[in-house]
Formats: sequence, C-alpha cells, structure tokens
Amino acid sequence: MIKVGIIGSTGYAGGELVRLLTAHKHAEIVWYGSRSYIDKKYADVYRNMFEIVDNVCMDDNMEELAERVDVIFTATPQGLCASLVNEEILSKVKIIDLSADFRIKDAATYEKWYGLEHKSPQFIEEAVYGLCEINREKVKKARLVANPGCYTTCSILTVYPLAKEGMIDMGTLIIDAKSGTSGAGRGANVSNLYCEVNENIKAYGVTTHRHTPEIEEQLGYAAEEAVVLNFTPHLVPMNRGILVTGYAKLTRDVSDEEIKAIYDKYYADEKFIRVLEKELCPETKWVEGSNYVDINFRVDKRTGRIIMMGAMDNLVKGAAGQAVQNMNLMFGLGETEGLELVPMFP
Ligand SMILES: NC(=O)C1=CN([C@@H]2O[C@H](COP(=O)(O)OP(=O)(O)OC[C@H]3O[C@@H](n4cnc5c(N)ncnc54)[C@H](OP(=O)(O)O)[C@@H]3O)[C@@H](O)[C@H]2O)C=CC1
Ligand SMILES: CC(=O)N[C@@H](CCC(=O)OP(=O)(O)O)C(=O)O
Repeated sequence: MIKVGIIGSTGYAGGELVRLLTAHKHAEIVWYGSRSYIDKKYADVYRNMFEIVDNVCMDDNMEELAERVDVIFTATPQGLCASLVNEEILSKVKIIDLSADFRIKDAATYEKWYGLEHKSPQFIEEAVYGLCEINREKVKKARLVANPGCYTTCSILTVYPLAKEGMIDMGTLIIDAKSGTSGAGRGANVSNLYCEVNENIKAYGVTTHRHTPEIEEQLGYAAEEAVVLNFTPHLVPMNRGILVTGYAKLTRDVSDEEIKAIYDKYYADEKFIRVLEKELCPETKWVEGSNYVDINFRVDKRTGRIIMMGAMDNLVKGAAGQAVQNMNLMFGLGETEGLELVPMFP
C-alpha cells in the first residue's frame, strides 16, 4: 500500500484527490492536511464522505509528513509548496504539486506572471512537468512532479500533435477556453458567488492569465520554436468542465484525413485521450467525472485555418486525476489504476 498525505485536502482539488484515492486499490490516505479545519472530522467538511472517511484533518507539517508517507500531494495555493520543500524532504518522499510552483522552467517568468518570489528555484530544473501522455518516461523516475494546470492540460493536449508535426503556424495560434466555477477553488470570493456566476458568462485575465506562459512553454517544446499566443479564459455557470477552442493557420493545404492520422499517431494508444468521430464537437458533459480528454478538429478550407477543440473535467484530468495518473507512474503501478471512471451523464 502506498501511504499518501494530502496538504490542502479540504479544497476542491484536494477533495477530488480524496474521492479518487479512497477508491484506489494500492493507496491509503493517512494525512488529511488542512489549514482551517485542524482536528475537525474530514466528513464534517465534506458531508459526502460520511461513513466513508473517518479521519480528522491535520496540520500541514511537511517534515513530519515526510517520515510517515510515501507520497505527498500539495493541493494548495501558489507559492506554498515551494516554500516548504527542501532536500531532506525530497530524499525521503515523492511530491506531486498541483500548484504552479514547479511548472515553469524559468523562475523569472514564474515571478512575473504570478507576482510571487520563487522560494525554491533550485528544484525547478529537476521537477518533471507531469503531463503523462507526453512526459511518461520522465515521470516514472521523478521525485518531484509539477502537475499541469487545468486550462493548460486541455489546451496543450488539444494542440500538441499539430504543433509537433509542424502543421500549424504557431504565430497565429489563439486559444479560447471556458471553465466551470470549481476551477476557482472553494474559497469565498465575491466574483464566484451564485448571483455573479449564474446566467452569466465572462472573460477574465485577458492578456494576463497565468496559464499563458505555461502553455507557450510546453507548446514551444513541441514546435521547437518560441511560441507567443493569445489565451483567453471564460468563467461559465457550471460546476465542472473545461472547453478549449484553438484557432491557427495551417502551414499547408491538408485534408481532414491527414489531420486525423496525425492525432491518431499520438493518441490512438492513449487510454485517456479520445479523438472523436468525424465532425463531432467535444462537450464537457461527455467527460464529466472522468479522466478523459475528448478532442476533435475541423479544417476550414475557406480561411485556411484549423479549429481544434478539447473538453475535460478540470478537477479530474485537470487536477486530481492527472495527479493520481502521475502517482501510478512514479510507483510502477498500472497507469489507469483508480482512474477507470465512467463519465456521468446528464
Ligand atoms: N480547482 C481546480 O480546478 C484546479 C486547481 N488546481 C490547483 O490546486 C491548488 C488548490 O486549488 P483549489 O483546490 O481549487 O483551491 P481551494 O481554495 O479550493 O483549496 C485550497 C486548499 O489549500 C489549503 N490552504 C490554503 N492556504 C493554505 C496555507 N497557507 N497552508 C496550508 N494549506 C493552505 C486550504 O485549506 P483550508 O480549506 O483548510 O483553508 C484548502 O485545502 C491550487 O494551486 C490550484 O491552482 C489545479 C488544477 C485545477
Ligand atoms: C475558473 C478559474 O478561476 N480557474 C483558475 C484556474 C484553475 C487553477 O486552479 O489553476 P491551475 O490549473 O493552474 O492550478 C484560474 O483562472 O486561475
């Protein structure tokens, strides 16, 4: 049994980790970390866990945790993991960080987009960007995994094969994304109140969203060139789900069949990526509660552009599901262990 500690188990991403790991055959959560609910029963924080989880929430002490568990998940605000980690801890325990602290390889870029000083730049190089479908072999050997962002996972996976094969002009790429409100976390915030979100849709972080440099960096590795793009997220009145629509100029005249063959080349054997049948547009309902990413595209002959579409559950493949997938790889388990979740509908 893999012993697990979760720092930030009482947030939405941490709560989803608890849901997935409670059902995982080879993992046992022994530490339900929290800041506001110390000594409270976890099932009193999340009533859906009544008679399922009996543990109480505990203080977040990474040093003590490192003695007691095999892996620590940090599902905490930006900056916290970097402020806690050190060499002694990393020599004892593996860490999967759901925040952005170790995703961006250039500390100055992180500091600029996050407005934070990076407290552990010495571990940035070592951290593996945990997008399993792309970095699988590196994840297997990692002791520190930077679990990718929710918008980022969906955006990169949707565009990656075409960037890698030079099919799109990266200078023309625009990514428009929509997220359900759980993406903003459980903390009280006026802009996420029911009356602000319900019957409403709004763009935010226009030209400044912190996921922009993360998407640029990863697609830059794929395309082998510096990528600068527009990324515009929107908040939509639903609980879960991310829908990404990417637009770019094609580098040559191609048929639908050629593009489909490229997606299949990268994803046909990927359990969690479903390239949909011709002309179907992904919908968040088709992936809700699951670790799947649904992808499709449409070539627009009239404009010479391609429209790439992806849908995913932000809390599963966009956070906890991907983190469990990384844990499975790091501990030599079957990659889909605990993740064979059938999407819920309606
Ligand atoms: N929500 C999502 O869809 C996704 C979130 N993420 C990332 O996961 C992380 C958590 O996000 P999310 O769950 O949405 O956020 P929430 O606000 O829902 O949860 C934050 C968690 O962190 C804990 N926490 C806050 N401050 C501290 C602190 N100073 N010390 C210790 N624990 C602290 C909170 O504890 P308490 O409840 O006790 O106050 C809570 O458990 C973020 O880095 C986010 O970017 C990544 C992908 C998707
Ligand atoms: C709807 C919403 O507010 N979404 C969050 C992104 C989700 C998240 O928590 O960010 P990471 O994936 O980087 O960890 C945001 O825009 O900041």
